[in-house]
Amino acid sequence: MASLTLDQIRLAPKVLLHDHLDGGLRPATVVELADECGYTALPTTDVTKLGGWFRGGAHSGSLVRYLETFSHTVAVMQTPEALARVARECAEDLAADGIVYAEIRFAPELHTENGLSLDAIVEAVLDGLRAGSEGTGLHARVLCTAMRHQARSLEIAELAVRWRDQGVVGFDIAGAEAGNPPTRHLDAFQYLQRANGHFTIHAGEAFGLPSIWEAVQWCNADRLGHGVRIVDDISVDVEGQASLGPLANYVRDTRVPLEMCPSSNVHTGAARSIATHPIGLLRDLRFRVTVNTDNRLMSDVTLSSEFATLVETFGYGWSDIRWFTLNAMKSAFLPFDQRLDLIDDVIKPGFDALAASAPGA
Ligand SMILES: O=c1[nH]cnc2c1ncn2[C@@H]1O[C@H](CO)[C@@H](O)[C@H]1O
Ligand SMILES: [Zn+2]
Repeated sequence: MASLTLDQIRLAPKVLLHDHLDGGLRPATVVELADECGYTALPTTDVTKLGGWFRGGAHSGSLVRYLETFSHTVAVMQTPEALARVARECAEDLAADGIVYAEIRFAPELHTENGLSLDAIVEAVLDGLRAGSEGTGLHARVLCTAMRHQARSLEIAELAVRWRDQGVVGFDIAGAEAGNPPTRHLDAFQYLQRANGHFTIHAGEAFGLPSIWEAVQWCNADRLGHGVRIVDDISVDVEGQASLGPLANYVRDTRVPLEMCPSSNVHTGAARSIATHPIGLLRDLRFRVTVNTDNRLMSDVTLSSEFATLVETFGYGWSDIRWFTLNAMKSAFLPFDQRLDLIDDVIKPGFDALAASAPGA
């Protein structure tokens, strides 16, 4: 049977849990915003070349180098107008890609260079997402990220709770993983648990099992950002029989969602290639795997292109994409009744119609 095309995949009602606002700008917007705010340090103001520059810098095989490219996007996101524009365009782009539910994350503490308050920053982003989603099928929510090498996580967790009824559904920590274990931010995670909040932790991307273990067993993360290194606790014998260590069993048994971002992992060196990416094994072993973009600008992906890459590499069909999508919707930080409504009213009927009209694998 012919495999699914990018255009077909774009029509599917998809769910995105892991996407950085400052990693998803349109190259033309970076150039225009830089011009407006007088930022002169862009490597080039040629839009095509700039897109290429972000990709080149990002595909370095090192998370630290990958993260360096964010200094330019963050530099042009320092006013309410710029934040709202980037958020509006983000929502427009995700809606055009057929996404029906998205959690967009960003680190408010990175947008205070001109003296904006954390609350003003969140407000601008929520306004922009609302404007961009209007009239589309997209439901967009926000995760507030704290930078793991900084010391503002408790403050950012409090910010997330303050805005939770207005579009912020959770909290995250991101940034360079090595040397900044999740337990550095235990006070923030414990505060969130007392406040009945949700959070995910970037763990097991550039660093191994200890980071995942801390995130799950010390911090009680609801989900794991990436989590790819969980494969270090799985061995596969010559017959292809997998055996799981205690942490891998725990993560699978308790259905801890893994926010996997295959292309990003190849670009940061967390995986050697898509073909050898642990997502294939983890999907076969029925971990709660979800598929995500991470940074659409730096990795030059959309959620649809990411699925198309997986279709091409692993031979996936509609039933697999539907499975990943249901995993993601079940794992969202949206209230249960709203998740159920999207599953029953949008996702399942959408996939049923596609499978009937455009059968594939
Ligand atoms: O894959 C990743 N791993 C860790 N940190 C990341 C990744 N992608 C982006 N950020 C970091 O998260 C911040 C807020 O969005 C970005 O500025 C970037 O530094
Ligand atoms: Zn990320």
